Amino acid sequence: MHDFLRRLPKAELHLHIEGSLEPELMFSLAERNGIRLPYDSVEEVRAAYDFTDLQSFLDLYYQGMSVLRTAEDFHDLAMDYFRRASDEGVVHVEMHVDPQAHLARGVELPVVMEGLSLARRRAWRELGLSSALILAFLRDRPAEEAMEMLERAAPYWEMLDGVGLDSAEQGNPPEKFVAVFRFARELGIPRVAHAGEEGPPEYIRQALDLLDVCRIDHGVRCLEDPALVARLRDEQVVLTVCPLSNVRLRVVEQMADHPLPQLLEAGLRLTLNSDDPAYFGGGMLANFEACHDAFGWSRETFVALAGNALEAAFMSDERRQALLRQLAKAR
Ligand code: HPA
Ligand SMILES: [Zn+2]
Repeated sequence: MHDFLRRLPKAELHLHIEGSLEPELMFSLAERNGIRLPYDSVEEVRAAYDFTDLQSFLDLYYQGMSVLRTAEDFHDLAMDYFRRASDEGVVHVEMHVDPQAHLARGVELPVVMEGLSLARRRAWRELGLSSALILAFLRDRPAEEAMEMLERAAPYWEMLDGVGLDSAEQGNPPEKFVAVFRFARELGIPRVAHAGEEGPPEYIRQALDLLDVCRIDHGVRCLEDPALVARLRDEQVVLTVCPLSNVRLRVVEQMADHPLPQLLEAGLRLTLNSDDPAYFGGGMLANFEACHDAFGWSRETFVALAGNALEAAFMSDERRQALLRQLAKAR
């Protein structure tokens, strides 16, 4: 099964590129940039990744990204991830990036974009790995700041595959961001949003009704609202589920308690993703394997999930068809 899951052509629709920063690279970038980390070793960093909830993770996530200063740093961050992902049989990566978190530290948007663009081109050329870019708004910061950031991103609108909404969910409902999502829609940029990870089902409804998103990131709490589940099924809304993330952020106690089997049983259109692989104990392959170990899913189930991701991905139809053919052979 391990070899089968590795070979399966996997598209990752929910990844925060800053959350792919492994402690080893964190140390080498800190050294390159003359930044002092509050840790003495890679082991100490990993030991600190003992989270109680989303906020306890976000505190370390924002601290970790402080080592990213130059375009070269962002290039190295993304390339490091693309290489690991490619080794795991990932053929397409859609990455969220958090520019507001970088602007707040004095790292300007062109630095971030130049580094990521270079890495994306190189990954396509050297690894045959395609990618998409999702500009994320930090929901725990003012909506006006999100709007300002999207305006400042004007030179890059063309290269955006989507906008997203992430960071601390509780108390920061989608309705807070109606104006900036309307603006993105006017610009013709597709929209996704984190909803129903720690927040209530109502946030999932708001994301659909007020932000007009085409996918819900996480969405696992929809199960508390049967009418919402029926709607997600009827409209075949894609959920980007991140099982190991949910365990590490204590959305669920352990893999055996994860609601994935119920979500699947309800007929929802699911995909499997890693979220922040450097912080949550593994990438795409580890997430697929954790599902196999916990739920004993068949090959057919994994093929169906991988197919959902290819169908929902921001990629050209030509590439999609080629990857779907490759997937059909994996059966
Ligand atoms: O898992 C997450 N949830 C919300 N915001 C985030 N930003 C990075 N990772 C996450
Ligand atoms: Zn996420």
